[in-house]
Amino acid sequence: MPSRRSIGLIATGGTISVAPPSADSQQHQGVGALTPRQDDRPEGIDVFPRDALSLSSRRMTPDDLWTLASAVNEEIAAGRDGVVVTHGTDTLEETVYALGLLVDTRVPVVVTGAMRSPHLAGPDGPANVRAAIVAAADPKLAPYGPTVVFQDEVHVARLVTKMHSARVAAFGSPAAGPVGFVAEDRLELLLGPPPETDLLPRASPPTTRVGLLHAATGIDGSVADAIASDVDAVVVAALGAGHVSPSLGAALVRLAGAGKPVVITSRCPDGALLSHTYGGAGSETELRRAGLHFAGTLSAPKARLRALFGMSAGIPADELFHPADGAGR
Ligand SMILES: NC(=O)C[C@H](N)C(=O)O
Repeated sequence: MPSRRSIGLIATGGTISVAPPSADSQQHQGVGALTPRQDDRPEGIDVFPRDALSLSSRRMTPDDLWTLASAVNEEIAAGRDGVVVTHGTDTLEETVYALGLLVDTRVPVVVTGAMRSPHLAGPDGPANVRAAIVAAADPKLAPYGPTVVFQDEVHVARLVTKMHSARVAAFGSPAAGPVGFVAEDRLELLLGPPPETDLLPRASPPTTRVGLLHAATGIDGSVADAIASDVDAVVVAALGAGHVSPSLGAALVRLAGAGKPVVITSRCPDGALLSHTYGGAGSETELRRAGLHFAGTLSAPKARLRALFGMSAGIPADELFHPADGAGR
C-alpha cells in the first residue's frame, strides 16, 4: 500500500450521528462529530469529511440515493483512495445496494452506521467508523463493490441484511456470511469478491414507481389490484421458492399483461427461486410461464431498487432480471 491514503467520509444522518436527547429527536450532528481526531486515526490515513444528507434512514428516498451516489462519485473523481458513508441502519442494506447499481466503485466504498446513539453507554459508532476507514483504505476491497463494515465484519452489498432490530451485532449475510473482518487496524479478507457486479450499464435520476407486496397466508389478488394504477412495476416477496396464492398470482399476471413488470423474489432470507419444481396456479412454473420476472437471490427491497433505477434509465425488466435457467440475477 502507498504510504498515505486519503478517505472521503460522507455523513447522511442515522443513529450514529443523532444529537443528544435534549434536542429534537430528528436532529443529526454533522460529519464533524463523526470524524476521528487526527491523533485518533489509523496510521497513514487522511480523512476528508463532508455532509451529504441529514436524516433518519426511514426518510431516505430514491432521490436521496441519487444525491448520495453523486456525492460518492465526486469523492472518487477527486482522487480519494476510498470512501466511507455513515448511514442509519434501518435502510442501510438498500443504500449500499443502490450504490452498487449507480457507482463504478474503482476504489473501496464502505457503508457503516451505529445501533447505539453517541450519548448512550457503549456507543458503537466510533469503532464502526474506524473499522470502515481501515477497510476503505485497503485497495484489496475494491473488487468487492460497495460493502458494509459493521462490528468489524465486512459484508457485500448483495447479501447483507439487518438481522436484529436493536443489538449492536445487527448485520449479517445469511447466504454466505461476512467476506472478511477488521482487526488491529488491518483488513483481512476470507472469501473472494462476488461473481458478478450489480452496476447498471447506465443511470438516470429515479422516476419509476415500483410497489412492493408481501405474500402471506390468505393474501389474495386484491392487494395487487389496489395498487395497480399507482405503480409502473411491482416486486413481490413471494412464499418459499417463488409462490403466491392462486388469486394473487392471477392478479399479478393481469398486471404484467397490462405492461407493468412484476418481479418475484422470496420472503425467505436465504436460498434461490426455483423454476420447474412446483406446478399449478400460483406456482413458480406458472408465474414464469406467464412472463413474470424472477430476481434470483436478491431480496425484495434490493430487487425493487434494481427495477426502480434500471427502468428509470430505460433498461427493460428482462435485461435487469435474466430469466435464463431459473437462476435469475
Ligand atoms: N440504528 C439506526 O441508525 C436506526 C435509525 N432509526 C435509522 O435507521 O436511521
